This record gives sequence, structure tokens and C-alpha cells, in this order.
Amino acid sequence: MVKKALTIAGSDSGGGAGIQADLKTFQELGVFGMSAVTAVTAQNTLGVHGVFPLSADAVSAQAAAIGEDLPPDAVKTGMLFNAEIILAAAESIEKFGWKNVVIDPVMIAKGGSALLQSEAVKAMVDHLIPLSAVITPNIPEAEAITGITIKNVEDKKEACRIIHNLGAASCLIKGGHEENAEESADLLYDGKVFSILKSKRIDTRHTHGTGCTFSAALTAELAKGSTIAEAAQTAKHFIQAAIEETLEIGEGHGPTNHWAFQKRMRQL
Ligand SMILES: Nc1ncnc2c1ncn2[C@@H]1O[C@H](COP(=O)(O)OP(=O)(O)OP(=O)(O)O)[C@@H](O)[C@H]1O
Ligand SMILES: Cc1ncc(CO)c(N)n1
Repeated sequence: MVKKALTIAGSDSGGGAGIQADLKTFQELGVFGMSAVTAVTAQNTLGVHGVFPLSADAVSAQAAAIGEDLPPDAVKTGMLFNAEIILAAAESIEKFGWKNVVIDPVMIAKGGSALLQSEAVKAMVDHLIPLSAVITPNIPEAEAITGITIKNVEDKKEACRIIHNLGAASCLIKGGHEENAEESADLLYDGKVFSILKSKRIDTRHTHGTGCTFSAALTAELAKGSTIAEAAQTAKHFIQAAIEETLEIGEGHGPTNHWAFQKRMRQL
């Protein structure tokens, strides 16, 4: 039977990040995509020009409509914007007993706009992190969650341990923000073992939505029954292809290419 994945996230009118990136990625990986929209952003490759959050009730109602009829095999969260929406997402996940929960703790867009109110980080730690099969912070997000400064791999390991102790079954800290590195290395910790997912770092400004796309690919693979380690490896290949085969659209930080991974698979 077809596998189904749900994204609880914000809309990016520009199509490169948020629910648009998630649904495109689910589709490419052969999973039926569903969405509960948390906020509408007016956004393009040049930046975020407006944020219009929905009410927590609107988020709960979308989740309930899905839960009562179309139970997802995996769920991801993205932009949640405020503490009320975080609570609505957490309550829905608990009420319906959803498993394979991937938390992408989206906080700030690459241009600097806040996609999560800073006072909502505590709500995320208290209510959402304990429900996660895996959480996928970038380095600034891992710093905000743990309160430590991350400068090297030992700091990343310490942040993973702290986040695991906060209740995340696994923690994957992404390396996309390490701009001077030759490799883009992500660190995965399952509470026992650390593993590193490495790829050649691509010198490009077209990285809008990399985090959303990566976590959506991870979610799709979990929906299909992969382990977290397997799903993370496929997600890494998916995002590498999507960044390498750049689309060159928009005047600013362009989106990644959601078709590229499948194109490569067909050529093998
Ligand atoms: N320039 C790059 N070259 C290769 N891989 C990259 C590059 N930038 C990011 N990645 C990879 O993309 C994935 C997402 O990482 P990143 O740290 O960019 O997420 P993010 O900051 O949450 O993204 P965003 O907020 O724009 O959606 C990771 O697997 C990371 O290693
Ligand atoms: C709606 C939305 N979610 C997440 C991100 C982070 O890439 C973004 N820029 N916009």
C-alpha cells in the first residue's frame, strides 16, 4: 500500500522551502504527501517579505482531518512560528499516536528573518523534542536549543548528547553552515553511536530550502520503512544532487533542484 507522509510547516510562496519543498520531495521519493499549514510567508529568493501565522486551532483542525482519515506513516515539522502552534502540533502527534516524527527545528531563514519566536524555543524543548524519532538542527539551532557554542566536532557531539537527553531518540546536526569546510558533514547520534554523513561541499549561493528538503527526504524514507541511518544516507544523496544540479532561478539565494536525485537514479 502507498505510504503517506505529513508535513506540519509554513508555506514558502517562492516554492523552494517550507511545505512546497516538503511535498515536492515526498512526491519524488514515491510517498503520498499531506500538509498542515502553520503560517503563510510572502517569500522569494531575495528574502522573507511577510509572515502571516495561522491560529493554533487552524493547525489542530488540519491535523485532525488528516488523523481521522489518512493516518501518516511519518510526520515532519518545519516552521511552527509560535508556542501555541508548537503545542497544537505536539498535541496532535500525541493524540493520534503518530510515529516516525522528524523535527526540523526551523528558527531563522537564511536572510535572517525569524520563523520561530525566540520565546517559543522552550515550548519546542518541553513539548516537541520528546516526541521526536529524530531532530535535525543546523548549527545555530543546536546552539539555541542547548545553550552551548559549537565550534568543532566535540562541541557537536556534546550538543547531540544534550539534545538526546532532552528526549530526542536521535539527533542529526547538519553541517551546512560550516562555510570554510571542504566537506559538508552531518553528525548523527542515536544515543549510543555517532556516525558522520559526508559529502563534497558545493560552492554555491543557491541553498534556499536545503534543510527542509533534507528533512523531508528523511521523513519520506522513514515512511517507507527505512531505519534512521538508512533514511539519513538517502536524504544526504537527495540534497547533494539537489544542490549540485542547480536551477539558477531568482535573483537571490535560489532553490535546490528537487528533480535531480530521481534523474540520477534513472541514469544508473
Ligand atoms: N554548500 C553545500 N554543499 C553541500 N551540502 C550542503 C551545502 N549546504 C548545505 N548542505 C547540506 O544540506 C543539508 C541541510 O543543511 P543546512 O545546514 O544548510 O540546513 P538549514 O540551515 O536548516 O537549511 P535552510 O534553513 O536553508 O532550510 C545538510 O545535509 C547539509 O550538509
Ligand atoms: C516557510 C519556510 N520554512 C522554512 C524555511 C527555512 O528554509 C523557510 N525559508 N521558509
